[in-house]
Amino acid sequence: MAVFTTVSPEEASALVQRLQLGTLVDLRGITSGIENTNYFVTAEREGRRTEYVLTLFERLGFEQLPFYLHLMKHLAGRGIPVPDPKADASGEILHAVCGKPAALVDKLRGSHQLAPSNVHCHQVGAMLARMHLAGQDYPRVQPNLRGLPWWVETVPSILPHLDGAQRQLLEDELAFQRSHAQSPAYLALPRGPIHADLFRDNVMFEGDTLTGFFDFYFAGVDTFLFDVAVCLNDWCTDLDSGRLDEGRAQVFVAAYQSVRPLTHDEVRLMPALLRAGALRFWISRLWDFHLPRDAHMLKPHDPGHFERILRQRVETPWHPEP
Ligand SMILES: Nc1ncnc2c1ncn2[C@@H]1O[C@H](COP(=O)(O)OP(=O)(O)OP(=O)(O)O)[C@@H](O)[C@H]1O
Ligand SMILES: N[C@@H](CCO)C(=O)O
Repeated sequence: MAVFTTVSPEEASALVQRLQLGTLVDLRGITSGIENTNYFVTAEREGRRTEYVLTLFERLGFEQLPFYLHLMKHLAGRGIPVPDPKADASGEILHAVCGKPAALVDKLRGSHQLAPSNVHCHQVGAMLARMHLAGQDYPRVQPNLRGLPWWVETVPSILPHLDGAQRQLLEDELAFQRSHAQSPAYLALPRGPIHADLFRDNVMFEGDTLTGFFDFYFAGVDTFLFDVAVCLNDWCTDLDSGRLDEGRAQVFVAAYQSVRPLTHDEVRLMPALLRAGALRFWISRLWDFHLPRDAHMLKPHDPGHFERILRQRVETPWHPEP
């Protein structure tokens, strides 16, 4: 489960009061998720109950968090359905709970769509593009902290845990991505703040209607195409084989392009970015699996899933139809 740090009702209550949200009526640990401690918090003010999500950041520090929290506020202010971080009387949205950095945000309505069809992929694609456009005037800058430099730093600690074929694939792909990252076409790709982890479990739907994106704590400034690729590798991928579902992928990209058309080079570089998106999550899953923080509390995601996806993307390059 993902409650690394136990928050007492007294501590939660003090935060709710400091943020002038009324009085605490319920506090429930959330057992899913693998990065942070999360609680559902219910507060009552003037007879009305409102639900929030309290997150205690277990890996990220006070230096990195303002980028994510202010990005959420920026996007929420521009009508993108993302949780709005709550401020105290001085306007501060980054708090401290149990000595850890913490945020309290709106709880989004709805639930995850874990078996998405075209209708869901269409909405995520269009909203992703709206989010990219809305983020373009966001003034803060922080790189994607799970980008190429992190892959280069992390791979040596993972290699001893792999068999020969896996080692070969990981080393070859890292070499390919390092060289690709130097190419003029890659360096000229459109960039801005991206979510970078927009999987099925980070999006909410009510019925078939998208109600929001959350979990911005891997966001960073990177290529928009990387965000599209991360989504295609999850929303439009057959979970058993790792194959891209071309029908859903076309729908996703067409919906994205109805809001923000891809450039010629974005279409051309799609295969390399799909590989980059698969590599990123293969590395992080291997890292969580072989070098866990606390083995008793975590159920790491299966790294083999992204190994399969990476092999598929190398063998079968995919470009969207014009
Ligand atoms: N703003 C929100 N609104 C509604 N539900 C939320 C919200 N934030 C988190 N949740 C719920 O909490 C669960 C765990 O949150 P999350 O996925 O962010 O975990 P995490 O450990 O922080 O990140 P990761 O997804 O990287 O493991 C989600 O699956 C969702 O059910
Ligand atoms: N979305 C990630 C986990 C959290 O970042 C994965 O599926 O590996």
